[in-house]
Amino acid sequence: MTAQSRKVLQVLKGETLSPPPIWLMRQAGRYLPEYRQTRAKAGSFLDLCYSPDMAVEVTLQPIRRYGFDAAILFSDILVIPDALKRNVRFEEGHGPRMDPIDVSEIAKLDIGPVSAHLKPVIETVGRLRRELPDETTLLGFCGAPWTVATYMIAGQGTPDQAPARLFAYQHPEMFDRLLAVLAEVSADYLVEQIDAGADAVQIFDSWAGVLGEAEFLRYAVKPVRRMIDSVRARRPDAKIIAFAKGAGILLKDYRQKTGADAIGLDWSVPLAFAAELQKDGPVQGNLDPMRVVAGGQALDDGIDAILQVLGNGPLIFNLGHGITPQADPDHVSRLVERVRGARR
Ligand SMILES: Cc1c2[nH]c(c1CCC(=O)O)Cc1[nH]c(c(CCC(=O)O)c1C)Cc1[nH]c(c(CCC(=O)O)c1C)Cc1[nH]c(c(C)c1CCC(=O)O)C2
Repeated sequence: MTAQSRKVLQVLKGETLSPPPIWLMRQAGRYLPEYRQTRAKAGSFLDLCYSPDMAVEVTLQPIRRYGFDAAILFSDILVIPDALKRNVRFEEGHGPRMDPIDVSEIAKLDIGPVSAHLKPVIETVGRLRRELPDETTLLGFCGAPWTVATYMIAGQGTPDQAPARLFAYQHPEMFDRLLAVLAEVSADYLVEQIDAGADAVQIFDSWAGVLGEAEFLRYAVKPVRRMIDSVRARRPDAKIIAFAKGAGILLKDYRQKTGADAIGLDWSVPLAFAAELQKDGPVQGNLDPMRVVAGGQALDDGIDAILQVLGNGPLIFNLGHGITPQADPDHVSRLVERVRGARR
């Protein structure tokens, strides 16, 4: 048995599988009691990300419980600003915090120590590939430059990333420069993940949906294209999923413009439009995470609609965004069984 049998990878190469392979964004997380148990032992959230023993354990937990077709490295997109010395911390009940960057600091960002700082994460990737079942695809990931920059500018999460949007209008050249730095270190980081054993990688642009049309091209598409070109210049066979959450109709040419193999779709993407996008290449998504919280008919109906419209083309079944802490683990079992056709 070899990588041939890794279903998520097969779909990324353009194959249609029935039933489609399935994994869930944030599949390792607080909705699982075993995660909460490991998390309680870890100290800070970043300690968990940088401890290969614990990071391997929490990555494997959802694979053991549900047999998902892909495991996603347990880490966070904000390890990149942490490696750039932005003093990242995760405060209980507040989400992520870091020192907000001002325009004069951008030229001084030092990318020198980034790779050494992220060594433990790369070690986790290597150990995961050795410990996972052969048929499980291993996904690495990082944040897209725009999304990571929004947190670096505001120093925290905000409802609509107004601070980063304003910064981009006031200092467009310096903002381009920040995105270029992030694209460079993130592409290097993805290459290291691939070399350590990641079968494919996903680029999370979770805040793409707050950008206007021109800004989407300049701040979301262009830096992601640059990253993908940089990865492929070194690893021509790299398989890449790009997820621009909330981008709506701007997803129309997103796959071609970025060069990604597949695109992730959030739950607001209409299925008829998703089917159009799927004619061009594999898609991943797009069940509303709230359907998993609700369970029952709401869950079944959402699953069936996706399978009916997208099931005859290259599809990786997923949620439209991360699973939330209040999701019932039994609802996730129901979801996996239904997608696999064991529960009709
Ligand atoms: C924007 C973003 C972040 N992190 C991530 C994104 C992009 C995807 C998305 O939009 O959700 C990506 C991410 N974060 C995490 C993973 C792990 C892998 C997986 O998907 O299972 C992944 C892929 C773990 C995590 N990252 C975080 C947790 C929860 C913290 C904890 O367990 O204490 C987990 C499991 C913390 C985090 N990290 C981030 C925020 C805003 C928060 C706080 C919100 C929250 O608490 O859910 C930044």
